[in-house]
Amino acid sequence: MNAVTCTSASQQATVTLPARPEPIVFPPAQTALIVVDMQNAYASPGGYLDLAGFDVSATRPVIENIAIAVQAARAAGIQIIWFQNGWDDRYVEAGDAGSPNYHKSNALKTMRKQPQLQGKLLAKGGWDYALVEGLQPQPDDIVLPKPRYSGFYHTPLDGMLRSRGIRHLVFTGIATNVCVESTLRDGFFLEYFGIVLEDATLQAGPPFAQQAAIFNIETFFGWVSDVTTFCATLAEQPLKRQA
Ligand SMILES: NC(=O)N/C=C\C(=O)O
Repeated sequence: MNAVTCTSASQQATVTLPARPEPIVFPPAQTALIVVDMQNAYASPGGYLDLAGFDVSATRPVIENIAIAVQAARAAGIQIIWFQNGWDDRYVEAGDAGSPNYHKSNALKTMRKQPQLQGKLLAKGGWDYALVEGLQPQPDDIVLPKPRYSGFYHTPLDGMLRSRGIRHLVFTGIATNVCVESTLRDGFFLEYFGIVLEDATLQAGPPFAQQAAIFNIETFFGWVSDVTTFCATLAEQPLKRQA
């Protein structure tokens, strides 16, 4: 099967990542690993998703796999970008009743049902908003807050990527079917090549939500690989010069 190659005028060192539906070639120096919303809200018992009734019992291996992927990516010169989803503690940034976010955000809905949680869920500065223990950014990483599901919406992500010549985005994080898929889809429309490491992601909702998101990405929007393959590719392949 032919690997997908994004060519550019400049010479770039590349690797070939085995992936579905076909291998994909990318230059580590012009690639970002994006860690989506690995906050207590999404990955810890007592966080927003848990309080809203979602099952968060399977997050531990995802946290561990992300840590492995981040370490391998950093060693290969891949830019690490961390997202944190949320708003100010008065939820002005979340939007009022004129915003669909006000009506659809399960965090906001949970707080309306349980007013004692007001100011706690996804509020900047709080425990729920913080990244989980074990996943902490390093000084050269980029940390971006985002106010909606897509990491491209109302953030400087696109400009930061373009100014660094980055066209390939490797996705990890929670939730596959919400913020990961939203960001990867928006990236597709902006001509970014999106790759998801499926065992470094987890859905919000039943297992079929993960399957559907992975199917959509593999079939329509990008490529799917896993952490072991990603690490082996970065470690084992000599960087090739691409004309
Ligand atoms: N990070 C996410 O995928 N978020 C999903 C749901 C939410 O933020 O309400």
